Amino acid sequence: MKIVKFGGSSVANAANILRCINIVKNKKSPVIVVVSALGGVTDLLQLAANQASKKEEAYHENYEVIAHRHLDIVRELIPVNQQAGILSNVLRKLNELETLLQGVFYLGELSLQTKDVILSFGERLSSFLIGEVLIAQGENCCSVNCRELIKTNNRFGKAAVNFDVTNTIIRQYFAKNNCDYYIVPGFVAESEDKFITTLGRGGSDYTAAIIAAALDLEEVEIWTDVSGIYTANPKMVKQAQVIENINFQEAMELSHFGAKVLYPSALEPILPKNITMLIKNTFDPEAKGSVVSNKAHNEGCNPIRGISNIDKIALLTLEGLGMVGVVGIARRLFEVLSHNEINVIFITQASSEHSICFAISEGEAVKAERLINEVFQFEIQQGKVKPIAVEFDLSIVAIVGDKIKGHQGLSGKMLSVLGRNNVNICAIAQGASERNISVVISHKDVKKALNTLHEAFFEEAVVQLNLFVMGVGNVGGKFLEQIEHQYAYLKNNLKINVRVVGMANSKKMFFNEEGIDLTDYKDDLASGVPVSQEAFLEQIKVLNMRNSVFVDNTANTEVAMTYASYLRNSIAVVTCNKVACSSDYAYYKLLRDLSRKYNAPFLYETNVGAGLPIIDTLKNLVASGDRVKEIQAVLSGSLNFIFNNFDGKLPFDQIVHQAQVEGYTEPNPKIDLSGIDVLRKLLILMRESGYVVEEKDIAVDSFLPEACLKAETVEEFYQSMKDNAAHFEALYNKAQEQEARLKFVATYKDGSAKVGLQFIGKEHPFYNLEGKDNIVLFFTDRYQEQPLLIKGAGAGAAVTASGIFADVIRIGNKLN
Ligand SMILES: NC(=O)C1=CN([C@@H]2O[C@H](COP(=O)(O)OP(=O)(O)OC[C@H]3O[C@@H](n4cnc5c(N)ncnc54)[C@H](OP(=O)(O)O)[C@@H]3O)[C@@H](O)[C@H]2O)C=CC1
Ligand SMILES: N[C@@H](CC=O)C(=O)O
Repeated sequence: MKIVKFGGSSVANAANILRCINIVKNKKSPVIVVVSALGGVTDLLQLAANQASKKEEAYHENYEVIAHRHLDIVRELIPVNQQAGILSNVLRKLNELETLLQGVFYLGELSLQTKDVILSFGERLSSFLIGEVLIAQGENCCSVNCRELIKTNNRFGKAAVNFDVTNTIIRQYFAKNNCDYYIVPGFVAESEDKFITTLGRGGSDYTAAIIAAALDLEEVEIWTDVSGIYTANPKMVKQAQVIENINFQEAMELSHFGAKVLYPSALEPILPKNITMLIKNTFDPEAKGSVVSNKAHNEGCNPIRGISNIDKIALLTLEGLGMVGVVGIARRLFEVLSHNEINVIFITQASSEHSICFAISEGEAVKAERLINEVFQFEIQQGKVKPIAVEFDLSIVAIVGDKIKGHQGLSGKMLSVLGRNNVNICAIAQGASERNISVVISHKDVKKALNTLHEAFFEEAVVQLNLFVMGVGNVGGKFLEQIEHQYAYLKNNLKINVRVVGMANSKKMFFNEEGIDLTDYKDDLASGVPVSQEAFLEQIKVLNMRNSVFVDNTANTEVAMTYASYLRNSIAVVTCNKVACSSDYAYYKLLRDLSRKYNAPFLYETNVGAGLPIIDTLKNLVASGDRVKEIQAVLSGSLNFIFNNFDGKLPFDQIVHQAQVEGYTEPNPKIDLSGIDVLRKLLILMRESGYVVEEKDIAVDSFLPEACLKAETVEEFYQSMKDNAAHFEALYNKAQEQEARLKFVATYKDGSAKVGLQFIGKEHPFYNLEGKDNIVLFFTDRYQEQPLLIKGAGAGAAVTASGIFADVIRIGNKLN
């Protein structure tokens, strides 16, 4: 004999019922089939009953929906010539239900006893219909009256089973009947004084388990709408996997914490009898499912079996100095909750005994608050205890596994991954069984927390970075191209999964939670919504994704001023925009402090020397205790390119234009030619060396004529260079006369910093600096005679993009 149970979604409509029948008929008979009410019907019954008790006429509408759903199934699944008798039977039951609801409406009263009768109609109707469909298909099928089978006390709403009586009845019933299929309504039972009772949440699973245990069956199959017990809620965590084998204790912990696939009560009867429970998917019968048994052992090296969550939680804290050392406070607190049937889900008490903190379902919080304040009225008046504090909008997230016990470092890992992702923890508890570690967090963080924890405990190999890219021009565009090209390599070799979730230019912004297709992002961006810095940040906060990284590829000041807000939200910032690090020292310092405080990386390697590893090298020098005493550098790729290519033949403005077209200049080339870009870079190098300096501390010796410096637009700037062609020619000629080359040099020594054009002779190491190269020499305590030298391409979209990419990978590696 086999026993299978189908949940509400499995029998929600005619098509689903046929699936279930198909599954049942593929099994060797006899088969006991326990069924829930049609999906959603129990909720509708409950709603209609509540409405009726409040004298709300709307209960009629819900009753009508219930009636039609059942009558439709008769019409769809029973041949027309057999419908009459079945329809009249269903109508009789429906009339009975309607009369009861009417009674509740007139009396304006709904006792638990009446509610049980009303709710029982769900399973009584569904089981009757499914039995009739099988009979209509010619099967030898018995409709079992569950009230005769399961006997309980009369604790309406969640009756306790009298197993001695029930087991005997069940054994006798199945011994004397001889059907191929037995259709049993789940959830419904009967008290010894013959009143209808119900078995509480998950009652149909419980019915199946009671029968299986009474008959000593080997296995109970629970058919539902998911393929088993998952490592996390698959609706929240895409990467969640089915746990193929799990033991009862772990399954119980997971189900306590919201894995709604099975209910702990259902495990009680089968646990002592070593009966296995198989969870299967009605909509994917071929999927293996999960086997829950006493025998299942976690053979793998991962001590965590699953992560689960309960939403709609309120956290209540009773606090006061008057609680310390006083016996009976906890008893009084939990007694009042228990007397009022308020279920406590989570408790923690600090060893100081100064406060007790516990979580209950949100819907019961206001009632609990009132009751507790009444119980402690005297202590509250005396100032010994504060009125109970209630926090709403919370969830519990728990990691579960048998091997948590005795495995050090798991809670540390759990808390640190949550902390790294800005998930604030309101309370922590580790069950005495040491099978779970649970935290209470804000509901808005649940999805992020589940994904972060799942990544940390189940996908350790691959870390996902969610990028939000501001600026997709010259450098930004190349950056996206490189990500697209390297995506597979990063995933396979560095175990970093880089997804661009949001992007913007100066006009539009576009987001896709699943990751933007980078082969085709331009059309997506064009279809986006108007951009604003606030809206971009807000959307990132709403998405609230783990490992979020904001990448600034603009040259914009407004964008640079948003970094603090990102860091405060634990969102990492990677930028090639030099404005932030070269603005007021206070802002530069604030960003670095925020980065430390919120554990959010702030990386800007490309601020100096594009893709060259200058800042990182400097950071390492300083961190290892070296001291930078002198800097000599050529830090402008565009100026180096311009002076290397300007030979007096082509006009100067045309060479500048060529540098711009090649992607070496700033969006506004005046920033390069006026020396501001180099000033910014020197300022950043000095700050990174540990000097507290401002822009005004660096002297700029500009080689531009006054008219060029006054130009306000890019066009005016080009025109002014054209008008002053002779000025630039003269500079070139002077260099020729001195057999020198023009180099725009940045220097710092003995507290003095300056940038300006120099005539560099053949003997100087800068003389042969080709193309768009940069060079930087650091003279330090350790590099006294021979400076530390870094040299290479210092401008260009591709090298800059690769520098940004390197910063992003640094973040991924740190997380790995
Ligand atoms: N080129 C190089 O070699 C190096 C460049 N850098 C830095 O790279 C940065 C980008 O340079 P580059 O790519 O050449 O510049 P581009 O002008 O080509 O691109 C800038 C991008 O930023 C967008 N943008 C501008 N303002 C805003 C805003 N307020 N909000 C949103 N997006 C905005 C632009 O949008 P739209 O197209 O709509 O205007 C464009 O997508 C600069 O800060 C530069 O200093 C750093 C090292 C080397
Ligand atoms: N415009 C810059 C590019 C890098 O910062 C330069 O010319 O060096």
